[in-house]
Amino acid sequence: MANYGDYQLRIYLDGLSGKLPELPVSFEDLERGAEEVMSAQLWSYVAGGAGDERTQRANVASFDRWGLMPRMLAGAAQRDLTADLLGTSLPTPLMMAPVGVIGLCDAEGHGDLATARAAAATGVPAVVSTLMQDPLEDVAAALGDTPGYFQLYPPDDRELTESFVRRAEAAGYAGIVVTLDTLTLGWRPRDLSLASFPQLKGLCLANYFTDPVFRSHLDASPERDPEAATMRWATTFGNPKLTWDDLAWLRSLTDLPLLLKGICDPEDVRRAVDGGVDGVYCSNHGGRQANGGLPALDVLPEVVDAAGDVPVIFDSGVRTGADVVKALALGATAVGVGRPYAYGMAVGGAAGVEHVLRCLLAETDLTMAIDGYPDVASLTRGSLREVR
Ligand SMILES: Cc1cc2nc3c(=O)[nH]c(=O)nc-3n(C[C@H](O)[C@H](O)[C@H](O)COP(=O)(O)O)c2cc1C
Ligand SMILES: O=C(O)C(=O)c1ccccc1
Repeated sequence: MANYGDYQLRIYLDGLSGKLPELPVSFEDLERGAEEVMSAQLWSYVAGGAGDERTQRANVASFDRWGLMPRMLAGAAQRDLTADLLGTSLPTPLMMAPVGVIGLCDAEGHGDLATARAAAATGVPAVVSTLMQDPLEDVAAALGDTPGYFQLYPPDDRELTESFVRRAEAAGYAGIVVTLDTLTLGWRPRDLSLASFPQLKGLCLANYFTDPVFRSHLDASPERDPEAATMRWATTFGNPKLTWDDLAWLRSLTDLPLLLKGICDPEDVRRAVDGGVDGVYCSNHGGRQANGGLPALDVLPEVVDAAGDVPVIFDSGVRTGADVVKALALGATAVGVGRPYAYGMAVGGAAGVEHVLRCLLAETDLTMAIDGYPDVASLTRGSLREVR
């Protein structure tokens, strides 16, 4: 069994020969380091959120309202962090959430491949975005034995949606995650102030530009006329007319596990489960879509209750290993991070992502060791108290 906490010892032992960590250890240092190296436009896009970013801040702050009850002498000398997600055994419950511009966060512009390499090195699965700099087939190949899940933005074109699903199946992804909270783009003042939106510059559109169905709608190939191809993307990306009536069709597209991302309302969980989904992904998109909403962590218990036996992935606001532990105690089967690994990519490419994941896992493991929780199952709502 891997001891994720050993990353701590490695850092201290390196210190004995005068070697300090080359990459930031705390989230604050990581964020600062990323801002220094990213362009103003990319920083605004990744760090920013919707409106005055209240929901984004509330996502992070909501973790402060819960405290873990420490249990002494509980026999947690060895921790088992394994988690089961839809029949796949994961080494830990940590996941990388889909980040549509991760391709650009890496200095060479191949951050999707670098993410897959970090996943392969750590065993931490990646949910990979529809918006990639490299095609989904190449990214799948770089994942090695680590499972990848394909995040689907269903375009306003059923044939193209089906083509994406077929390609994801053929490439070997372990499931399809359909994101529902971005059928319309949110109001993002930071990006608006810079009048900058990466995809409109033709970036991160590799999955569209390589798709036979997408290409068949173009007068000229994306290689010959990238602007026209980009404008075609802009007209098919949004899909605000999608409703629950379309779930049966989405379900019929694949035998792979199907998950819906952006679910916060327990009523929606019931619709999803009735519609035959295999998993629910509770998230408010890191506060990037609708401002003024509830912190995602606050709705997690209701989502978990409504989901019953159906697994719940959670993200939005996770910054530390202690946050991972709290989300697990509130019932998440797996816990995703978004911005933290995007910043890791900016400061150190694949090695930077690996470092961020190893720090998160070490802190998760050590928190469980110190507070007496030997495995994920031992973390329950009863492990938490509300901070007064
Ligand atoms: C720069 C950026 C791009 C994102 N792109 C996508 C995407 O393409 N698809 C998607 O489902 N979610 C996307 N998300 C949302 C993340 O999957 C995740 O829900 C969110 O980042 C979690 O919040 P956190 O950043 O506080 O960890 C994106 C998030 C960021 C920060
Ligand atoms: O920026 C995002 O969060 C995102 O997921 C996205 C991707 C493409 C178009 C609009 C939003």
